[in-house]
Amino acid sequence: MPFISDTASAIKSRFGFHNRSSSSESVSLLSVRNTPDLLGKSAVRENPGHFTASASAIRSISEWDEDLTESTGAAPQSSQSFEFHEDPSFWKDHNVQVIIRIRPLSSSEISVQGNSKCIKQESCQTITWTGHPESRFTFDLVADEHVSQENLFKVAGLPMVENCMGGYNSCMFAYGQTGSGKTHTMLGDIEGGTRRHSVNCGMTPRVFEHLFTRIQKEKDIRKDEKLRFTCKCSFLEIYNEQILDLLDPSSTNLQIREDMKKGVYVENLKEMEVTSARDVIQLLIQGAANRKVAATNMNHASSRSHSVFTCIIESKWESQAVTHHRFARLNLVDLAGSERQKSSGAEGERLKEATNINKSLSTLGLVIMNLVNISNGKSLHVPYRDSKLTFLLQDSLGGNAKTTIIANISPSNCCSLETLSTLKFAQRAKFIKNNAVVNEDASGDVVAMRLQIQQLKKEVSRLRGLVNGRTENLDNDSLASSVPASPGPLKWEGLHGSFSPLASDKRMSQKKDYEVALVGAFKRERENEAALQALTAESQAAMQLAKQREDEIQSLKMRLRFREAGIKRLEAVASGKMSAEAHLSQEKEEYLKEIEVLRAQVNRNQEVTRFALENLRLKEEIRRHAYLIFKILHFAL
Ligand SMILES: Nc1ncnc2c1ncn2[C@@H]1O[C@H](COP(=O)(O)OP(=O)(O)OP(=O)(O)O)[C@@H](O)[C@H]1O
Repeated sequence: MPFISDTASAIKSRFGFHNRSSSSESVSLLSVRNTPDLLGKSAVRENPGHFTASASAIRSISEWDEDLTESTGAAPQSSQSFEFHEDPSFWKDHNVQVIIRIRPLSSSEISVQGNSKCIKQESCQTITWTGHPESRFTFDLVADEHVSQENLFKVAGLPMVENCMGGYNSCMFAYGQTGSGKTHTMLGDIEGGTRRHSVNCGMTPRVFEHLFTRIQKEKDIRKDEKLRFTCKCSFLEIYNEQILDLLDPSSTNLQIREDMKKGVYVENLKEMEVTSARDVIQLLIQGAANRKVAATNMNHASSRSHSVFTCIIESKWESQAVTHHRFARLNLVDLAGSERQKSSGAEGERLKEATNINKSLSTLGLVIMNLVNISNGKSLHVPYRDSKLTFLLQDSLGGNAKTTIIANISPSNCCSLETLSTLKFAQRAKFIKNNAVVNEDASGDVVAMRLQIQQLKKEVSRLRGLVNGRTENLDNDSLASSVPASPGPLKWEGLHGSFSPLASDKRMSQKKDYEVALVGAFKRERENEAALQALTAESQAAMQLAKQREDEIQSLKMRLRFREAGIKRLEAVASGKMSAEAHLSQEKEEYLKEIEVLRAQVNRNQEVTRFALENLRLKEEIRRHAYLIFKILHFAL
């Protein structure tokens, strides 16, 4: 894939790295070992790290094991492996999934603490922290160090793509101490481009490869509905509490805004339309090269920022003269690693970064804690706005999204306390209650709905006529045209067929039997069809009403946030941090926005409810009339 190697070498040369190989064997080794550069971590390559040889980012597990034997002379600690596969019905009843991923011991951990571990896995869902006091944790899934990138994708990534295709906002974020494997999980080795090229290619590239395959399949199957898709991606980082566009390095301090339609979004963030996994990988490479990375005591190539890769997937299709519009926001988040400042030995700029990272992670912890308390019936304020990270991810935390949290841990005794703290965080996160709804809008085309209602009215009056005493004039054609979807070419000679008194009794009774069977079959088919139509209409109306309720909730939430922001401003005015004029002008702006939100809601509600209900009523009437007709026909025989 020339574009990838071009970009790769561009990034490498930007950071001044060149392969110094002479033999063909070392060529392949070095080119592999340069891979972490693409994660934007190459700037610290020359710094000594705890992971021997910078290639650790791209090693397969067997390579890790070989390395352990090399560096310690000991055989790698054998550990029992547990099955790791998905529960296909999981997302039907859940909106939050928490997975623990244990990475292999690193050679530096082995050199400090040997093979001793602070955790013991008990099953594919339980893990015990073996410190004092021993604590047992249960999660949706625990992935041990043998779980490959491919396997993790199949279990966590595939269903997420399906959720997006179904119109659910979805979010996956990797949490864990610095060096625990978050970037490896979310991004991994992307030089190969897609999983076909590298076993260590991470979640994000695999997700997009699958997404575009699914989109193509869906388009092929639903050609008649003129199904179209658009996917737009953006890539940002939150560094020292400032939002920077990774696809536009000249951007500074971008602001988060809220909107009734878009939800929470970042103003002026570059959005790129993508049509293939290759496009996405190119953006990932471009963005990862701009990410802030530095050497710390814990990780020689530590991400110093939170990164959020977002894709808005929109689809449109037509069915029964109504245009349907579905969308889903997919957020893939690689958090900066939490670290204990004592063990990180950070100073200066690194210390400032660490303080900001820890502050936003502790706000994340507090948001989760309050959400858990709320789900236990307590009434609490959720401090989403206290950090850029939680403000941006508020839909994924307690809002309209299906969220997967991958908590990465190191098994080594050296990281015992950090591992315990991650396990505790993950356990709390399990109690978050999200309210994910399908983002679909079929009511936008009011004209088409009106047309459909007119047609339905005609149908109703024709059926009314048939029921009110005109059944004796029924002929094949009128039956075929009046009952929706009658099997046209089938000739039926039931009611008015000529029966010769001279025909044999046997033939007469046979014919009669066929007629009865045929009418019975007709009747059953029509009944099923009518029942199906009524159910479809009911579910459409229910979906519309649910969407309406969801919109109302969103607008209430937004108004609540406007109020919270107002209170904060008033506090700032009271403490002299803000002038009364500035407060009033912002207040006016927020009121105008609120009026806009309310106006949109009022307009939408009235029309949608009226049309949805009328549609439902008419369809029900058709069903009743169709049923009556067949009852009459049945008795006529
Ligand atoms: N499951 C795994 N298998 C093999 N190697 C791994 C695994 N997880 C992590 N590693 C390796 O461990 C090192 C640290 O991982 P990574 O950079 O992903 O950590 P991180 O959590 O993103 O750290 P930070 O928060 O400091 O950025 C990398 O060299 C990575 O390749």
